[in-house]
Amino acid sequence: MTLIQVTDLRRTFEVRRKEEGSRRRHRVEVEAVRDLTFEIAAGEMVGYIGPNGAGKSTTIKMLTGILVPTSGHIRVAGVDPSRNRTALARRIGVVFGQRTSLWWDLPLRDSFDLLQKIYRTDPARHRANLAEFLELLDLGELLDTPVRQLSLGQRMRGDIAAALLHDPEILYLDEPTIGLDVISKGRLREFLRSLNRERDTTLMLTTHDLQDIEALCDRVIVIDHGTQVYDGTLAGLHERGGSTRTLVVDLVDEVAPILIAGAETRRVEGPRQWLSFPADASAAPLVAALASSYDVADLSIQEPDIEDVIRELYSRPPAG
Ligand SMILES: Nc1ncnc2c1ncn2[C@@H]1O[C@H](COP(=O)(O)OP(=O)(O)OP(=O)(O)O)[C@@H](O)[C@H]1O
Repeated sequence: MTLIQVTDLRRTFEVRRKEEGSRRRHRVEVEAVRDLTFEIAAGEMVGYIGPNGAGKSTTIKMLTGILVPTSGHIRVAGVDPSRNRTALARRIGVVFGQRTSLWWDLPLRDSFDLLQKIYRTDPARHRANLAEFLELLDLGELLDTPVRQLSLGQRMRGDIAAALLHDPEILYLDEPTIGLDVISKGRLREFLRSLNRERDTTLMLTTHDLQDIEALCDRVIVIDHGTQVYDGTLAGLHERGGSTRTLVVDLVDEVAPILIAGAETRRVEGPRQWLSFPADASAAPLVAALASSYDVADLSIQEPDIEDVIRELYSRPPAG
């Protein structure tokens, strides 16, 4: 069942820019989103990625009804978001990593109570959801803490619970793991996976962290300069872009550039060497081959970042 349907979506902004060599300003039209068409089915987990300024936030704002499209059509859960924002609000949850929707000076508990009143969630349903999310997100001990005293990770967990208390079918997440440590990121991803599995909640997620996508999304939509440039699996994106991961190897001694099958030595600095290998290949056989032929003191893997993957996508002719 299609839950989100976007057809020929376009949004422009008028901005005033300085003319070159003069102090005068003139109006120019920025096309933040153009000719965007996609569908998302109920229960999907979709990564919506692209470089800074690509049009991701503008799309999410139109999907949630905050912004009105310049042209094109949107249907979310059968509703036109900008015309029927209140009806839609009950069916979606939104989390912005950089902002909180909780009341800053109030204890977490009061924010949750207020949300029950705002959304008019059935009290029994609210209590059951709250008990479940407090447990799963480990928030029980923090209920009486004012939001401003929470750590970033705690606040994010609070925001996610807040976005879910009214049982939305769709959850939009904008950079949910930004600034979190590795353990908090892992826990959050596990929670989102279980939410999707247990409640069939549809997730649409914007992120600069490819590991979020790897852990959560079967499908990625890439947008750049307002248009969609890719829609498919993450593996397919890596393949199309030819992106690589990097094995950073610290050897016990300085030696000539490492030679092993399946990787290419790109850089040597004293005992440290950088080897690149295809992003969709496993690092395990490389690590085993290295350990059997070299004295390795330490190693780590660097993931490609989204900007690199997208840059690669452009530098190659489209497949098929
Ligand atoms: N209210 C606005 N007024 C004028 N221009 C805007 C407005 N909102 C967005 N834009 C412009 O539209 C384009 C897309 O911006 P948008 O915020 O949607 O990108 P984004 O992909 O979310 O970027 P980021 O990853 O940096 O958050 C940019 O050129 C931006 O400057």
